[in-house]
Amino acid sequence: MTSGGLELGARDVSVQFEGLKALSKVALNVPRGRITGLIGPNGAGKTTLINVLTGFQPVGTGTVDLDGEMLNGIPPHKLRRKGVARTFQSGRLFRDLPVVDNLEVTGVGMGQTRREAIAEAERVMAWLGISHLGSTIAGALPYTDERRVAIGRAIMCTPRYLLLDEPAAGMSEHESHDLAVIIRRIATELGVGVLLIEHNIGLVLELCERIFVLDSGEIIEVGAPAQIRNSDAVRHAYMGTQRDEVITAPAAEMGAAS
Ligand SMILES: Nc1ncnc2c1ncn2[C@@H]1O[C@H](COP(=O)(O)OP(=O)(O)OP(=O)(O)O)[C@@H](O)[C@H]1O
Repeated sequence: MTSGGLELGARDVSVQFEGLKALSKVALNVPRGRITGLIGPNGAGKTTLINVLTGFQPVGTGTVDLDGEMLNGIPPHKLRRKGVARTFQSGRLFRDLPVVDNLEVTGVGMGQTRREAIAEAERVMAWLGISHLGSTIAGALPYTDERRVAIGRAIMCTPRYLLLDEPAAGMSEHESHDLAVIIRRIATELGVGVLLIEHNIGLVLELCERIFVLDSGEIIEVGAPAQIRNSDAVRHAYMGTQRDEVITAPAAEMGAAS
């Protein structure tokens, strides 16, 4: 439950799409400076919940709170200015622009002058170790670099909260490890509250202090990694889905195959 403290939270949030209950009385909170996980099988409602928390999807019933302030009905760009940033499953970069301009545009959109935004973009790129990509046209970036730039854009002007929608999708184990280091630094060095949505359950178990599990629009489990790893309800939710390469791997990692 949300406590009105320094956290981003959903309280009793329900969303319906033409009769389909995508979210049903969902409660979730993301504390500042910590990494919280959100997992669940395909179609569980994870992206819908991120969309609700970032203003891209109107709340049906229930409330969304940011550090004690109710956010319902606030559009995405205003939420971004209030410190709620996100990445998308698709990078959504300006593909014809160099990387540095992609970051600069965000800074200007947040109210910085061009000069301030360029300086901030350079600072963020250096912090992430991607300064060498600054003049590369975004559309020419390899997939994993594109993901890093998307994170760079999201941490322009240091948000209070960052919601990452499947940031490790398509990454190798080595690349996922590098990503894990960055996500941890965002929480510990910048004090950002991170919500990590991932099908790579190993990454979520490694990084997150607390994990929420969604299934068919309902939170079926909340707990520390050890609790999630040993949860019959979670195992059942994953085993009940169709076999595919993403779901079977985490089920095995959770001990289902052992
Ligand atoms: N705009 C929409 N209109 C109608 N139905 C939608 C819409 N967006 C999502 N849904 C449905 O809502 C349910 C939840 O979808 P959502 O994308 O939030 O799940 P998810 O957990 O993010 O899935 P995945 O892991 O596959 O990305 C699904 O049944 C989906 O088909």
